[in-house]
Amino acid sequence: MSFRLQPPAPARLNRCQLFGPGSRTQLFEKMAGSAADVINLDLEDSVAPDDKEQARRNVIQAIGDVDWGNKTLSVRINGLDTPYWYRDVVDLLEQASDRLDSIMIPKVGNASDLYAVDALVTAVERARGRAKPIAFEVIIESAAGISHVEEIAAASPRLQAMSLGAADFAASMGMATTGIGGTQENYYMAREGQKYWSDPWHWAQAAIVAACRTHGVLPVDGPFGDFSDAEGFRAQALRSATLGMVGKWAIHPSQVALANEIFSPGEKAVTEAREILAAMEEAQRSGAGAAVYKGRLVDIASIRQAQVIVRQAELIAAEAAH
Ligand SMILES: CC(C)(COP(=O)(O)OP(=O)(O)OC[C@H]1O[C@@H](n2cnc3c(N)ncnc32)[C@H](O)[C@@H]1OP(=O)(O)O)[C@@H](O)C(=O)NCCC(=O)NCCSC(=O)C[C@H](O)C(=O)O
Ligand SMILES: [Mg+2]
Repeated sequence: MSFRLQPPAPARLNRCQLFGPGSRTQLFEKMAGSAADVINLDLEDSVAPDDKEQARRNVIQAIGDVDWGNKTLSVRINGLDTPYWYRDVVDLLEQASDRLDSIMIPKVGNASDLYAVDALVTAVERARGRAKPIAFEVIIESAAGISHVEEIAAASPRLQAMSLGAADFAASMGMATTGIGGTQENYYMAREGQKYWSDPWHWAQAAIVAACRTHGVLPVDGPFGDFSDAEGFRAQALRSATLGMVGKWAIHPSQVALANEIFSPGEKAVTEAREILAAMEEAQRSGAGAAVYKGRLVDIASIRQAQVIVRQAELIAAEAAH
């Protein structure tokens, strides 16, 4: 471990972020009634240019009017390369109720993007005496974003979560696909007449996880476009969870239960993690730094691994008891 300790990420559930366009007001109550941990009301790419202003008004009203329970409530603003974003920020902070938890900044390319939004948010919060500071989440979805991922993760104390946006990322990178996440037909190794599919999102996800973990930010997997392909969603989400991501977006309600299931450790994993902690406690009592658990080595690093699973299980239990 470096002299500088790894800061913890925010202790809240982020297994599923359910998106809905700010222009489709009839979805808002359904989103609020869903089992997603985070709701993202969208002002960006799911809203047509002619609907931007009405969508902004809809979202501001719904933040106060709809009962969002104890979900994290976030609004995705428009990108900094558009004429809409500053008005999104100012109107949300001046007019929406304090129920708003977070704003999501799309297509961030470097730390200065967050600096700019932070400066504007801070000025409005001070002017209005807003009691609850707004958190940020960002989407890494461009070549610039992934190239500067570490400085972005460090850019603002408001930053709580970072997602990979597979669609814009693929476009910005010039990837030969129109698929949003998941297996890509042409990304394979060949050996003895067999194809072995590989994961083109892996390196970007790993870079995001490393940057997030360095700076105490939650790493999240973004959208999986084919919402009729539950098996594909499951495989993608399992890979993301294995890499250290804490959750995944849902762009359709059918994806919420899948995400919640995959990013909640199963009973067997939690039992094993608790048994490893108990085995290590026993070992340490007798002065040993390692032990054998079910025929395999566990040591002090295993305590940290087991704690990741137990902490997530405890967050879920606390949420269920709420
Ligand atoms: C994808 C959709 C356009 C599909 O909508 P629809 O045709 O209405 O779906 P269904 O008929 O299958 O809906 C079944 C019922 O579920 C309700 N519904 C639909 N969508 C939602 C939702 N998002 N939240 C809650 N409830 C929802 C319907 O009303 C039906 O209800 P009922 O009639 O009572 O049975 C639509 O799902 C949609 O708009 N999804 C969100 C799209 C979005 O927000 N996209 C932006 C995020 S992805 C992105 O931006 C890419 C990223 O940035 C990147 O670069 O990678
Ligand atoms: Mg995008």
